[in-house]
Amino acid sequence: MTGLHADRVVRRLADRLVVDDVTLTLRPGQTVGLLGPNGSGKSTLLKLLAGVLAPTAGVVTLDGRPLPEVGRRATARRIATVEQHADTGTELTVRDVVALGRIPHRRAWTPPTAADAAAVTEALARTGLTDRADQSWHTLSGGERQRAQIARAFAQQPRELLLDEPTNHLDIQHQLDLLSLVASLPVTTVIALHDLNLAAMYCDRLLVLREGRAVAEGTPAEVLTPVLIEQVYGVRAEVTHDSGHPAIRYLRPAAPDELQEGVTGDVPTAH
Ligand SMILES: Nc1ncnc2c1ncn2[C@@H]1O[C@H](COP(=O)(O)OP(=O)(O)OP(=O)(O)O)[C@@H](O)[C@H]1O
Repeated sequence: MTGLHADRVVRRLADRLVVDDVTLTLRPGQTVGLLGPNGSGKSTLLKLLAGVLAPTAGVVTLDGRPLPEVGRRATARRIATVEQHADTGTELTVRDVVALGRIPHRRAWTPPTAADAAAVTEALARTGLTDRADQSWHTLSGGERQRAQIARAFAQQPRELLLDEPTNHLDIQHQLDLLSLVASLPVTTVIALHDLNLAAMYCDRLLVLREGRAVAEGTPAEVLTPVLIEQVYGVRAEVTHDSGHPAIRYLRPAAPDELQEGVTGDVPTAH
């Protein structure tokens, strides 16, 4: 089997199954959204897919071979990750941070090649950071840091890209730009998202986790139903399909006094 595949993976942490028997097959070039409430296991599943964490049971394979057999360096040439709170401790420029993405491709103790430089230049351009290349990382805004981490991942020229809530900190224009860019890349992408509307707009398929278990998998139209949203998030919503993909409108929960009125049957009337 080509590409990245998780087969019945389990991750146990302190007597809890944080990821519980999840299977995920990624078709080349697809963008797969990982959804689920806080603590449902999205980040942990991404770490299992990246080989950063080892599954307690089950296996993650790359082109049919288990990740430990593939090896760290070969895995790093294929799979790029962008974490939720990526940071860098030293005094680096934006270009330096993006160039970190080239490390898996470089031979030890050799200077960067023309191909390394070209990949960094292209990654900066695609993420709109060319003008910031020589700025110190520490002086960037939260959203610019996020884009710089994404540029680092692009510079890695991966075939698989794993992103953990990459739109955090971004203004709406940059959220849309980033997801358009990710969806247009010829790479297989798994992206943990909280925004169901953005997931519906940009993902080919969705996997929904609840308490570590996969509770739904399919196209956005198949997965994002009012029933699923209520079951998984405890939120009532209306879903329309006028724009070619599901559009979700959340319904306000009843305020405590409205609930009280509901209980007593004392429904207010319009005058
Ligand atoms: N090292 C750890 N030790 C114990 N529990 C952990 C550890 N790491 C994660 N967990 C727990 O595992 C569960 C899943 O965490 P995870 O970060 O994968 O969820 P998530 O779906 O990405 O959440 P969020 O949307 O809030 O980012 C959480 O309840 C978390 O507290």
